[in-house]
Amino acid sequence: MMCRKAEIELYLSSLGSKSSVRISRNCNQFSWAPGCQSGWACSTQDTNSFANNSFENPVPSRAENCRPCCPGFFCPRGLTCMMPCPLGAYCPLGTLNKTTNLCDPSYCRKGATGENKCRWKGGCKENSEKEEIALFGGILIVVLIVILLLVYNCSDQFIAVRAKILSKSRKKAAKIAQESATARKRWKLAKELVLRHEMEMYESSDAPEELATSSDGILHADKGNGKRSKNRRKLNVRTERFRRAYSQIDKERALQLDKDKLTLAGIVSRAAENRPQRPMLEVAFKALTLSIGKKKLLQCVTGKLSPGRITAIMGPSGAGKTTFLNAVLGKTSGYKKDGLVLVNGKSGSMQSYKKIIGFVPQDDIVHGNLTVEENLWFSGRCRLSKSMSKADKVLILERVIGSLGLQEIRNSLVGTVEKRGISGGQRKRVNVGIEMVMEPSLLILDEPTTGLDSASSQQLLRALRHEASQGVNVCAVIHQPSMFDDFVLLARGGLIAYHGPVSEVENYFSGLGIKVPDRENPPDYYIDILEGIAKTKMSGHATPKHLPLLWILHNGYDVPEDMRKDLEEINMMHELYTVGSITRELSSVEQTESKHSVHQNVSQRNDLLNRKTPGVLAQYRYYLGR
Ligand SMILES: Nc1ncnc2c1ncn2[C@@H]1O[C@H](COP(=O)(O)OP(=O)(O)OP(=O)(O)O)[C@@H](O)[C@H]1O
Repeated sequence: MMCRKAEIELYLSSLGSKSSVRISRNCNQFSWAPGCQSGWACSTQDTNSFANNSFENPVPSRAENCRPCCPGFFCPRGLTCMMPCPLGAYCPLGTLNKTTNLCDPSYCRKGATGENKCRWKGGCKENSEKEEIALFGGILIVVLIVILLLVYNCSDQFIAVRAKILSKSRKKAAKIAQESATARKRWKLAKELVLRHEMEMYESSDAPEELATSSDGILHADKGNGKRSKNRRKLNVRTERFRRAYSQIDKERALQLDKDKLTLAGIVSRAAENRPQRPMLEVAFKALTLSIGKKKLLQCVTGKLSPGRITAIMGPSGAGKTTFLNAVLGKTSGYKKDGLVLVNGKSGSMQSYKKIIGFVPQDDIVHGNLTVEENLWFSGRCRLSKSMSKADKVLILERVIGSLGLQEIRNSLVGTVEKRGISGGQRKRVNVGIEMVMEPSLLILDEPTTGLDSASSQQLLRALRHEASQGVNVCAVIHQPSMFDDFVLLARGGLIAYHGPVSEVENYFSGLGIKVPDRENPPDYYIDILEGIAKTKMSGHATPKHLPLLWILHNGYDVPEDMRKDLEEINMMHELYTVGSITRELSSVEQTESKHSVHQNVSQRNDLLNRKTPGVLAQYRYYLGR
């Protein structure tokens, strides 16, 4: 029997209320009609007794002719008339279990439009809406754990196989690049000899052995060319990338050798031809003072760090070297800052140049569970421009590996505290490499050579020198100065005692009456003087504690308030010190604002910020996909 309007309204009103499950007068706990709720319908004895949808006018008792609800219809709980099933519901023909006198439900998940079978090993409890999948879930978890364990244990083998394939590609590429270089050399030699032969009209019988080799060389070169192009056709993309990188590095080396042999004019013309590609970054300071509370960490720092030069920062422990580097990096939040920092002659935040600034902190920044090459490759991929081709990135990586001497350990795991990897010195070089592969314009290093043996530190410094030759502005806190262009000597309290070319430092101090004894390393001696360890007699009434003030006077900078009384102490005239080329060099910070060669190279800040690096998600993908 179909539900009437009043019954439907009664049903609908009961849906929202908490007492939606009502005891049916027809199918209640006490007197079950031969059927069961939902899925069963009966007819009423007296159709006229039904009136309206209120409980005062009760729903008529339906206890006769009970039949299963037709398929596609349902009989709501509390009522035993039928309503059409809503769209998406599954309403099969109800079956009566004669023993229990209840309807046996078939298992239907919520929202299902058909009867579902229980999953394998799943449980379908009576009257339950949800399937029991605890056992199934448990088995699934065990299977997943086994798979993870297998992946974990086999990943080493997988990585080793991949490294083997890579190394094979590299060797093949190196061999081809080598063959190519040899063929080039032979061709050149042969050409020179043939020309010489023609000029001197040698008789063929007297032709020197060289010539024979030369014509041979041409043949070989031709043969080699044929073989190489045949080989090249077979190269896969990876090997081809390595081959390109190696032959480019080879050419650069040859160019460097030629350059070493060239005259000054030749060098200048070559330099003009090979203008560095990287944007240049000059950082200048004017009366920069950093303080925390009343404590001054840096005072009246004036000077500049120039592109293409290496600046060594030295000074006693606690003098403020790291603070100085932080100022260069623009990490000055939390400090009270006075004075100016100019980038390429313009005042602005250093943070906006961070994509082209490399920083090697004192502590390690390597991933211990990656190999040396993976560390460098990961850094390069994340920090070089997205638009740069993979082949160019490989070239940069190979250059850095070559210049830091990391070829031997490129496939070694860097290692962690638990799992030992490469040595401390090698780790340090990897740290530097990680910053070098992002092709920075300004490279800042905090004690990069600490803990390195002399050979390794020489190699590292050579790599830095090479970076500087590309126009990079290199600035490093260092304990053993060598191969540097500029020198910053900091005294306690973050005061500058000297900032200028290394070549002039001894002249400057000897002008103050400080003579470096034989067998003493000048910078170490100056630090000892600042520390009061070495005793020296200075000109006039000055003592080592006056060195920062003397530097200020020497350059004609404004003497800060708190140093005025020292001025009286030393009782010296300003003019005594305001001489020398360093003055011209360093007091011209303002000039950088108007004209400097850097401006010709890069005039717009936007040019420097053009580098679009991959986003965090892409970086994570690179990390996982190593
Ligand atoms: N955030 C800070 N809060 C308080 N004091 C600071 C802070 N940063 C630096 N200093 C202080 O400034 C001084 C210089 O510290 P900095 O680390 O720059 O010295 P350093 O020359 O690099 O020393 P070292 O050679 O030993 O590494 C120290 O006395 C240090 O305690």
